[in-house]
Amino acid sequence: MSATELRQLRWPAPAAGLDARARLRHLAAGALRTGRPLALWREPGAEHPRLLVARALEAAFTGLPPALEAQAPAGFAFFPFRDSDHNPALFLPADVRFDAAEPDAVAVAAVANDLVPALAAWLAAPTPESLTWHHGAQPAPHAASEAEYTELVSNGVAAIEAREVVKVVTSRAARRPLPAGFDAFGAFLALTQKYPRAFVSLVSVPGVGTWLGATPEVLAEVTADGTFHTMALAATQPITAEVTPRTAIWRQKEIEEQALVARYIVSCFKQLRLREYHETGPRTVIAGQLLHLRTDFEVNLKHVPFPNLGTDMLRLLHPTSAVGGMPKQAALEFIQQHEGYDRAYYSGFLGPVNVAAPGVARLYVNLRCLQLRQGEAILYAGTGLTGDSDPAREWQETELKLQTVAAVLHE
Ligand SMILES: C=C(O[C@H]1C=CC=C(C(=O)O)[C@@H]1O)C(=O)O
Repeated sequence: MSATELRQLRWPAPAAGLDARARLRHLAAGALRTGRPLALWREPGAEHPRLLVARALEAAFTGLPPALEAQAPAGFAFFPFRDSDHNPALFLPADVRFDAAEPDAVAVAAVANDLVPALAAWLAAPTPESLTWHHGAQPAPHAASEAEYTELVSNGVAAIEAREVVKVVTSRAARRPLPAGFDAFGAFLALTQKYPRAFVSLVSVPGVGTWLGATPEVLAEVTADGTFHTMALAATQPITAEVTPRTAIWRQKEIEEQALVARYIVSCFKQLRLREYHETGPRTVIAGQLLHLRTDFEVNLKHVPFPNLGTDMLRLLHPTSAVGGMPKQAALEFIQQHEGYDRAYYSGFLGPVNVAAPGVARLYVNLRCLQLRQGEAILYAGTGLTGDSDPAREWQETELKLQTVAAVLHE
C-alpha cells in the first residue's frame, strides 16, 4: 500500500442501524474520547458533511501554510490570524476520513494503519450520550464594550486621516452563555441547514480548543477542473423587506472598502507577474442575513505557466485586506497595538486540502465563528474602516455579524 493509498474499513454490525449523521457523530465521539484532533465541515452547496481525524496532535503542527498541489499531503488547514505559540498553525493530516455522502466505509491512510485496531473498536462501541469537546489552554479574550469598540473605531479613523493606513479592519470578541444542554454537533448541523451557501465547520483540537463557524469568504480554492479562485468580499448591509440583492444600493464608503480588497488581490497577482486572470463583479451577494459586495477572481491553471499558483497566492493573500487592511503591514501593526485582544483563529483560515480528491483545495477565511469554552461561547466579528466610518454604525455592524453564528445559541 503506498503512502497516499486509503484502506476502507466497513462499519461493524452494531452500527448497521446508524444513519450517516449518527455515524459522523459516532466518529467524532471516538476522536474526542481518545484525545485526537478532528475537523467536520460542509462545503457551500454540498448536501453532506465530511469528517477528518488526525492520528495525533503532534502530527498536526506545521510551519508554512499548506501547499495546494495535487502531490501535497491531504489534510485540514486550521491557521490563526497571527501565528504564535498560543495559536499554532495547524494542518490536521487526513489519517481517518468519512464522507457522509458515502457512509458505508471509513477510510484510513496508510501512515495511520496502526490506528486500525483502535478504530475498529470505536466503530463497534455505543455512541456516548454527550460529547466532550476539546478546550483551549488560553484564558477567555477581553470582550470589548460598546464604548471600547467605538473608541477603537475612532482611533482607526484617526489613523486613516493621519495616512498611517488607507484601510484597517478592527474587530472584537463577545462572550455569550451556552444554553443548557448545548450540543456543538447539533449546532454544526443546524448551521449547515441555515446557511446552505456558507462553508460550515467544527474543528476541535486538544489544547487549542473547539471552533464553530459559517463563513462566506473563500481565501483560495483549487478545483478539480484546474481553476484557481479567490474573492474580494467586503462591505455589509442587512437584508430587509426593502433591501434585497437586486435592490441594494451601496454608499461610496462601502464601494471603496471593497475596491481596496480587490486591488490587494490584483497586487498579489502582479507580484507573481500573472496577468491572465478573470475578474467578475463586484456584485451583491447574500451571506446569512447580510449582503456583501464581492468580486471573484479566477485563473485557468492549464493556461498559465504557474504550477504552484494556489500555494503562492495563499501565502501572499493571508491576511487579506478584508480582515487586516492596507497597506498590509501598517494595518496589522495598528491591530496589534490597538485591538486589545487575541483574535486567535478568528480571521485566520481553514479548510480541506487534497481530501475530496488530489488537487482539490478549499480554504476559507475563518469569519462568523465562535470558540466554545466551558459554559460559554466567544463570538468574533470585525468591520472594515475607511475615513468615512461612523463608530456607532460599525458597532451595529459587528452586532449583525455576530448574529450569524449566535443563531445556534438560541435554538
Ligand atoms: C471581518 C469580517 O467580515 C469581513 C468580510 C466581509 C465584510 C466585511 C466588512 O463589511 O467589513 C469584512 O471585511 C467579519 O465578519 O468579522
